Amino acid sequence: MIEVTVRVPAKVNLQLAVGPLRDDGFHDLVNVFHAVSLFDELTASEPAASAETLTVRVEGESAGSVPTGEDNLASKAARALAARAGASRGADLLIRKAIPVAGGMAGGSADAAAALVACNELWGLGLPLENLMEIGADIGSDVPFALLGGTAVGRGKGELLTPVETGGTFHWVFALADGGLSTPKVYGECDRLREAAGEEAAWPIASEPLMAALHEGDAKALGLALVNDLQPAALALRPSLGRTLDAGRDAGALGAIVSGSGPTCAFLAGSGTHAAEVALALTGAGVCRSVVTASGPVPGAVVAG
Ligand SMILES: C[C@](O)(CO)[C@H](O)COP(=O)(O)OP(=O)(O)OC[C@H]1O[C@@H](n2ccc(N)nc2=O)[C@H](O)[C@@H]1O
Ligand SMILES: Nc1ncnc2c1ncn2[C@@H]1O[C@H](COP(=O)(O)OP(=O)(O)OP(=O)(O)O)[C@@H](O)[C@H]1O
Repeated sequence: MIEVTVRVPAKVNLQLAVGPLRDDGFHDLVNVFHAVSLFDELTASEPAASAETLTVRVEGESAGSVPTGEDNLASKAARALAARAGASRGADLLIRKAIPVAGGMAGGSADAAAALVACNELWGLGLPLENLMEIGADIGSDVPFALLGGTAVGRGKGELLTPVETGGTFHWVFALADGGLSTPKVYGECDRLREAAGEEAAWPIASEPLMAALHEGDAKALGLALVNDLQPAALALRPSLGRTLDAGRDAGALGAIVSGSGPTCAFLAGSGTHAAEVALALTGAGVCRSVVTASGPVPGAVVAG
């Protein structure tokens, strides 16, 4: 095998219930992940330099804000995989980025998942998905889901996944913002806001109306059930997102929510045509950097060639 290309989706969180802060610095969650058709692509090739070197190149509009050294999550994942295989292996990784960087759509985690799948194949390791998910969980809480895809409930820090059957395809519009939001800062702001309000974090539980809407493929009910406990924190750190959410609601979206830690905003539509209409209205409102439409659920990281 000389090179392997993997396609990996972005995610949106349909329910993000943030529970108490744990001793390890993570929060216990109920995290309903949904993979959408906005993809990064990663190609892993046999290294042009020595057999043990790992290099990263990034292409795409926002490539400049992605690290290419050892901090790159794809590089971290490839090194963790090599360590697990007990071998010192190299690869040249080329990432074509379409998922917004630090956008709350798990772009870095997606690339880590793609690197695990690509290098597992390139190096002929043959590790099963469960092993890749275990390695991925140490790289980032969202990595196991990027491997699994579809729709799934994540518990623990988001890595303990149970797949959810959905009764149809959902149509989405995403408003991409200028600049990103730091995930640890948004969780920290969530804790700060709760403390200031004298609120104790409740143990997170999955929303029954949300689960019923997913099973039935009922977009209207799903729109009403979307919930993100990080949204007040993201809005406190980036107040302009309030206008973006309002513009989507005014455009007739069935639901409007900050995606994960933000600043991307996600809007649910009733059909592909409705999504195009909401996208057009959002673009006209001038409340974001750009607008993309996508649908979900889609599979997780898969070899594309
Ligand atoms: C916001 C979400 O994207 C929703 O899916 C995830 O919870 C974050 O996942 P991620 O970007 O893969 O985050 P990680 O790299 O695992 O963690 C980054 C930081 O976010 C905070 N963090 C993350 C996950 C979690 N369950 N509780 C947390 O408090 C911690 O401060 C952690 O140090
Ligand atoms: N391959 C990568 N792609 C994007 N960012 C990366 C990558 N590797 C490392 N990073 C770093 O990680 C930070 C967070 O990136 P990422 O795009 O994963 O955020 P996010 O989408 O908000 O994550 P999440 O939704 O999982 O909280 C970036 O600011 C960047 O410095």
